[in-house]
Amino acid sequence: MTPAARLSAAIELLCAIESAPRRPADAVANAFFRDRRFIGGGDRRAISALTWATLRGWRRLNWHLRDVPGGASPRLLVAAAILLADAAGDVPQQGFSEVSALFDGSRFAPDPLSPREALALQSVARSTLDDPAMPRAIRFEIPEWLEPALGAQFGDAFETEMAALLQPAPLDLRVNLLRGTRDEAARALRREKLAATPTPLSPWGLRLAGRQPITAASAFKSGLVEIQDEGSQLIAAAVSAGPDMRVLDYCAGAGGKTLALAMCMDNRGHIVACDVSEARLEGAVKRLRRAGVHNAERHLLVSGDKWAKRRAGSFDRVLVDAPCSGTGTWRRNPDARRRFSENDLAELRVKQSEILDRAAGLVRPGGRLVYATCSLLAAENADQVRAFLSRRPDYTMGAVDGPNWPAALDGAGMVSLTPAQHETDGFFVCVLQRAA
Ligand SMILES: C[S@@+](CC[C@H](N)C(=O)[O-])C[C@H]1O[C@@H](n2cnc3c(N)ncnc32)[C@H](O)[C@@H]1O
Repeated sequence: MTPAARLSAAIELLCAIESAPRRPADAVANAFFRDRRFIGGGDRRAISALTWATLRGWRRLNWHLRDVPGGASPRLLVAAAILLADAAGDVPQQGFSEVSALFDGSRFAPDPLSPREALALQSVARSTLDDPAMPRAIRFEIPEWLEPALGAQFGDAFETEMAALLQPAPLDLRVNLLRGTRDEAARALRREKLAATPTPLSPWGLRLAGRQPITAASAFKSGLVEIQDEGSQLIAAAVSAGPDMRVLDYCAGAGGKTLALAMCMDNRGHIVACDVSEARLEGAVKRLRRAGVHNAERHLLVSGDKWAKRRAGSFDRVLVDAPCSGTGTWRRNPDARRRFSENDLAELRVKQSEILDRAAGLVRPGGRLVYATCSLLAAENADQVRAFLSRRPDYTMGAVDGPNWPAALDGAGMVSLTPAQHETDGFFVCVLQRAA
């Protein structure tokens, strides 16, 4: 595709994302590319990078274009994202004359800029994406209502933490030790010209430089590596699941952590992967097969189900990877910043405490309940844990440890991982120990 055709496709994709405001942008993008199989891998990555740069700078780009009558259109926003591209990002920055030349109206190119659009972009081209006159919530792309809570929580570290959350995330892989070692996986990737380096904290992690086509690699197809952020790998390590244990992954989704737990258990013992979403649990089937996991069964949780009652107090480890705001993954899902409301947070908090209470009954005396989120918000993390401990005197806070937990990380109580401090997505994890 020509650069103009890529630009045109990015504008089209942004329009599709905007017309489905409740749908995650990556789901819209997957459908968009599925319908356009003629778009090759390199073009697809360039189109996605441009669209994601626009989503990542959304509030700032709109701030720069605030005087455009009727508000900034997707084509202006995408053009502004190129003009103001960050040198460290994956979109090459271009000047006004280069960008306006792409809008030439030829076949597959966007229509020419109107005089008004050209004027707006010319003034943007003289700026930088961040501007000292921007209000803090715009500068850091966070909802206004959430800024006070985040400000109070992070204090002096607020700007560093929020700035790190604006950067594109690396692509991390977890090596599946059921299929081979980390060295073998790195070598297999290198043979396919994919450069990966060990992650600093997870013993199974490999980090890919830039955007590389991992799902086409044979190391991925054969189940030797799985895509998983290093922080998410550490949540699985915090469960300290061992061979021959009975382990429950209570909010298993499509099995990201189930796979890592099965590996920690050397494919022995028994894991039950539960969820309330049939579609998500179904998504685990292919992944479990690819990874060679055969100690896991899936169970769909439905209301009135006697399943949990029959298994009360029977699991050595129960992981609650709770449904949450996903604020810790805003590097990957910048569109989620706009969708997240106060009402969503209130509903999530109720759901999290209900899930914790249900899951707590499934842990055997002396066993462990591990509570985790990919949220940065105390309301979903420390506050939930404290409230739980006050409801359940048979539980105490344990240390986050285990054979795969990195010695470099203090696991003394509640552990928070952040992009600024750990170069992972934002995660929270806490071990709750049930009295014997
Ligand atoms: C953070 S996601 C889990 C991600 C998954 N553990 C992984 O590593 O890929 C949270 C999951 O909780 C599930 N969930 C929501 N409400 C639930 C409930 N009441 N009981 C169990 N799971 C629930 C959601 O369907 C979602 O799949």
